[in-house]
Amino acid sequence: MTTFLEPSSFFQVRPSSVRAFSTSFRSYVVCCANGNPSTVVLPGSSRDLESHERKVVRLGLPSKGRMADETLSLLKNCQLSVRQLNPRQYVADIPQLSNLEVWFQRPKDIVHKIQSGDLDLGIVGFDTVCECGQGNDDLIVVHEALGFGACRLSIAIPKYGIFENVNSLGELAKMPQWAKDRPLRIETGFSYLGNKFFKEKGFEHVRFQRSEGALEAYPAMGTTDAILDLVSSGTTLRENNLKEIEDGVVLESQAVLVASRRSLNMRKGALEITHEILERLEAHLRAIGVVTVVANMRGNSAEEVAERVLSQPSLSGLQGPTVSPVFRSRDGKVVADFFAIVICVPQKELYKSVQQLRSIGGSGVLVSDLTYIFEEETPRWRRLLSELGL
Ligand SMILES: Nc1ncnc2c1ncn2[C@@H]1O[C@H](COP(=O)(O)OP(=O)(O)OP(=O)(O)O)[C@@H](O)[C@H]1O
Ligand SMILES: O=P(O)(O)OC[C@H]1O[C@H](OP(=O)(O)OP(=O)(O)O)[C@H](O)[C@@H]1O
Ligand SMILES: [Mg+2]
Repeated sequence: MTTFLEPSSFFQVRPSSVRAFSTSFRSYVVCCANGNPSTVVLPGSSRDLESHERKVVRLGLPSKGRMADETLSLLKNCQLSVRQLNPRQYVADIPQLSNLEVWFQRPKDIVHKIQSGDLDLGIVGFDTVCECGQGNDDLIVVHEALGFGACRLSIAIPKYGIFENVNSLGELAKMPQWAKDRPLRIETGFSYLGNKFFKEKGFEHVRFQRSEGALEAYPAMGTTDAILDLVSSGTTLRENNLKEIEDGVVLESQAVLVASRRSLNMRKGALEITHEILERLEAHLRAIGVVTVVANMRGNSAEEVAERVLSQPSLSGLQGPTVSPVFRSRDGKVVADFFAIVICVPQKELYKSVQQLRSIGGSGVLVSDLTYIFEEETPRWRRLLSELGL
């Protein structure tokens, strides 16, 4: 008999050798109250009797919320599409990466589960890593700029009433209203970071009140003086008659790839998988906004053409131009009096680059989008190895 049970509902557990339908689930033979043996299937976790033996590497991705879709599309753009048969299924895989499971979780839970050893890697906002990680040394940010989810954790106060002329943190601190028995009340879901910030700033009379969502409504309700929340466009603050203040940004955030130091050091395959994910992420992110420009140019030698190209400030490319001879047949002879040059330029500088190419004799200019730029070695990989002491 096979049953799914909450961990609290079984008594005596003896791991059986059977591995259930996924490497993430294990079956156990349990002795029930009536003395009969029964098989139960439990997700593998740090509470799992065999968690240290877990062979498969686990990546946590946001199950819902504003980051979920962008995380999946980033991975897809890195040719790491997540295969999820049904949106309500919380375990999935990435066919390109064998030995990896994807677990969909809420962002906060991803950080908690990396710390507890239930996950090895995750993609979440930097704000969540800092708030839920609380400086835990086991958490390592492997890639700190995944290019989406940009926001800031910022203090905001009402535009009206006693705050009308208050526009900076210094002015907020100097307000005569705050006292030991009447502290500045700040509503936030980020009380760890808030406490740390205000302590560092030497703010004395402050009290954090914990709430999760729609905090912008609280000052008008009169239950708080200020809020500390994420801001990106500023629309929510504006619509609720609130304003940010000078020096009031606690943290700048965007999506990051985070890992457990312990997993990278101990779990077989975790470091290799992290390397591959990192390389693909970097190659894709580096290529965003960069285009390849190919042009033909008359010249006597590759060196002479290269010199002409390098004389122009917007044409140096990633590592200088590639110059190759274009062979043509003329009067029965093979000649190379034309050269093809290939450079990569930022999209924003494209038109300037084309003008500069023309000014030195370039013609037939072709422009195409770049998909990936793989460097010899990713700088973040070096940094990670050194952080791990490898
Ligand atoms: N306004 C915003 N603009 C850009 N990114 C944001 C914004 N608000 C939040 N984020 C980023 O998205 C992440 C997830 O936010 P989201 O609101 O989806 O989940 P959550 O509020 O942390 O989780 P839950 O709703 O499950 O409690 C945040 O941690 C932050 O990094
Ligand atoms: O500056 P803006 O672009 O207006 O964005 C800011 C809002 O976005 C986030 O909330 P979210 O939409 O995630 O809702 P939530 O409170 O349910 O998490 C954040 O908590 C702010 O309320
Ligand atoms: Mg939110």
